Amino acid sequence: MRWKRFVASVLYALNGIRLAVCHERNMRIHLVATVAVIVAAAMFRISKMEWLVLLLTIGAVMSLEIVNSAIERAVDLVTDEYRPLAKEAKDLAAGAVLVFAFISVIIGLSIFLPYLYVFFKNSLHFHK
Ligand SMILES: Nc1ncnc2c1ncn2[C@@H]1O[C@H](COP(=O)(O)OP(=O)(O)OP(=O)(O)O)[C@@H](O)[C@H]1O
Repeated sequence: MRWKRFVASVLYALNGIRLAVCHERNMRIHLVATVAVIVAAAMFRISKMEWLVLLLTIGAVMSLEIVNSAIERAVDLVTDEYRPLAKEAKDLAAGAVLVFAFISVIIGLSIFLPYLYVFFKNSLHFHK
């Protein structure tokens, strides 16, 4: 049945997320950073548009990390010997994650720096 195949494919995808969280150190780092960013966003009451940009960024970083892990496994499946093409495939995939991680830092700073500025300015006024 069609819906059974759909449910099975969702379960396989969830297993992929579980694998990434359980076996990939970088994925766990992303998760911790995500929790910190969501707590900060809720504290500062960022705007709806900022939430959307933030969620898009978080989703993109995590998705890229999962694809990177998939490429690493596919390469390891093909060879466990040193191969220049294997190195290129893994380095390219890691490069894709790094590009977006760098962009996400810029996005995070652009969203949070103005709030941090106001927060510290107000707390300085409060202590005067
Ligand atoms: N079969 C291979 N042939 C050539 N170079 C490889 C091969 N496997 C890995 N490498 C090189 O070693 C690096 C580290 O590979 P590894 O498989 O440990 O993944 P990783 O980048 O450390 O990922 P993670 O930290 O998420 O496990 C790769 O980025 C690549 O440059």
